[in-house]
Amino acid sequence: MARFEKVVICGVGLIGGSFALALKAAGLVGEVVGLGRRSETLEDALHLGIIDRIGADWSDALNDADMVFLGMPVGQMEAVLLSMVPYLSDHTLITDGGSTKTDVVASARAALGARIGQFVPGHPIAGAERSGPSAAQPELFQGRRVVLTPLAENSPACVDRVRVAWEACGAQVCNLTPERHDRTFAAVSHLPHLLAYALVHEIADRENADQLFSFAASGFRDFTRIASSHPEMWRDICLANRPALLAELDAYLTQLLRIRVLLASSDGPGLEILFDTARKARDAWFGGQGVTSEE
Ligand SMILES: NC(=O)c1ccc[n+]([C@@H]2O[C@H](COP(=O)([O-])OP(=O)(O)OC[C@H]3O[C@@H](n4cnc5c(N)ncnc54)[C@H](O)[C@@H]3O)[C@@H](O)[C@H]2O)c1
Ligand SMILES: O=C(O)C(=O)C[C@]1(C(=O)O)C=C[C@@H](O)C=C1
Repeated sequence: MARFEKVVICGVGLIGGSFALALKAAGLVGEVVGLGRRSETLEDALHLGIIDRIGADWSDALNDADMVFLGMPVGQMEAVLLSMVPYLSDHTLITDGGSTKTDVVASARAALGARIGQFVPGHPIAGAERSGPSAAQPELFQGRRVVLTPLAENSPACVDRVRVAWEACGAQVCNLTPERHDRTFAAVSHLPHLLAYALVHEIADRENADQLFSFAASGFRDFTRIASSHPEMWRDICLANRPALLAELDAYLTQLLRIRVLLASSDGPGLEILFDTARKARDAWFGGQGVTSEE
């Protein structure tokens, strides 16, 4: 397997840090250079052994770099790409881990111009509600999917190189178009985050919030875990995927109204059918993840 002698991670948090650690564990990388917004974060990443050194600037970091991984919130990507492009050489591959793809591809086209073929967009479907380098783990991507949304301008060799890197991290790679990607994740990732934030916010706003939280147990914990996720990251994702997310929100509101009608009319059989259908679908999905559900 061809090694990456020098990888630059710009945005060394949960995802960028885990990618670096996984590549290191696979023995696929020589030197990992970190760049970022805050020097304290980069110092942490250095002390945790995620990066081998902190890049002085783009010129230093990109010198002889084989690959650059963008691990910052999607709203930052265009500015970051614009700042790196003057120092980019022909052989350096760029990829990212952003949770939305249509906007990231548009940002990359605007910033990279004729160099767009060097950018292979990606998204690991693995993560956590924790952020920063201290949350990074080498096994985060083991057995998880990574979606690539290759561009017409990408050479098959570039796409293959990014696929190989993710496979070395233990991931299974598949391809989607950016539009299909964004519609899919609006439904199964972005909407759930919006709902978790909404529920916690609604409870927290009440006068007796402390008392309510004191009784909240595992059901509340499981439903709301992802409301502890990074607010800036989720602001950017929601705004970037606004049309698809609004459509999912409308579908969910329709479902809630349907449940409201069943409840208001004390329609026990109707509620039970709906719950049973949902439980079967959830169990089938969960079982397919290689985890057995509880009765
Ligand atoms: N958290 C998840 O579960 C998850 C999963 C898959 C993909 N993603 C995506 O991965 C990316 C990173 O998410 P994360 O969870 O690792 O976040 P994180 O907060 O752990 O890390 C982001 C890092 O980017 C840095 N950063 C922010 N702005 C920057 C800039 N302008 N230039 C350089 N560095 C900058 C931050 O300082 C931080 O170190 C996001 O695009 C997110 O959508 C997140
Ligand atoms: O496990 C979590 O905390 C996540 O939210 C991970 C999760 C998701 O499954 O929705 C979040 C955002 C991503 O872009 C990919 C994965």
